[in-house]
Amino acid sequence: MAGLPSGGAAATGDVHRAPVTTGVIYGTGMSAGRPGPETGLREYRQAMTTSSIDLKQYIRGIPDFPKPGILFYDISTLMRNADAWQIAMGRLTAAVAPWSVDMLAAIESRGFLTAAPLASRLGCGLVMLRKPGKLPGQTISYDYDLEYGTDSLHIQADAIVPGQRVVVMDDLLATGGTLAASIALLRKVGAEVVGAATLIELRSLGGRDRLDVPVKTLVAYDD
Ligand SMILES: O=P(O)(O)OC[C@H]1O[C@H](OP(=O)(O)OP(=O)(O)O)[C@H](O)[C@@H]1O
Ligand SMILES: Nc1ncnc2[nH]cnc12
Repeated sequence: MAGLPSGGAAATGDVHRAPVTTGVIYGTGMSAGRPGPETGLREYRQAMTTSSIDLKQYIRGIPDFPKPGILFYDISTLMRNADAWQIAMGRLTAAVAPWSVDMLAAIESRGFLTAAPLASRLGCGLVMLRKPGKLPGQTISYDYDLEYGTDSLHIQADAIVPGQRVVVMDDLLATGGTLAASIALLRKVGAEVVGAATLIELRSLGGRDRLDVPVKTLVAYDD
């Protein structure tokens, strides 16, 4: 399928979507109701992606997880709300679409959640960047330093056709170490990395300064 404009989605995927019962968005900025006889699906999608709602209200901050002193930004609460998640994916699609992407690269594990719906909306391919021992067949790896110790990301050796335009995706940009390693790995297999995109950015950690590609994020926290 050809690339869809911002927020577009394959009709079959939406038509069979389970009805939303949480309804948090209604009365908080959404102007359209459920798709039905009086609101067409196209208008509904349009309203969802142009909505001015603040996605922060759906992201939960959990103190001291996974260790003391860390404020964990939990996207589970955003994903649980079908409308809020739809809006988030619509906005991310609009941000990434201008890069004319051949392939999205999804970072394990929460990056899978943002990249898969986007690849479907953009009509582009999807490849996984995984922790060691997860991908079958020949893989290429890249080792990188963590605060304590090292980690490694792998990609299937034949995942990228050299020169393909690739955008790397995750849920959150913190120090930028994971995205920097992902970009290095993608270049190792011949990708032209044209950008990186995440839902959340923790600005105070300066992660985007470590990256030598354009970065788009939807929601930023300064603390
Ligand atoms: O910018 P950085 O400092 O590198 O941090 C961001 C990374 O940390 C989190 O992943 P985590 O390692 O918690 O794995 P998960 O996605 O499997 O939960 C997050 O999903 C990013 O991948
Ligand atoms: N504060 C944070 N919340 C959620 N995921 C993270 N990954 C790295 N830092 C994080």
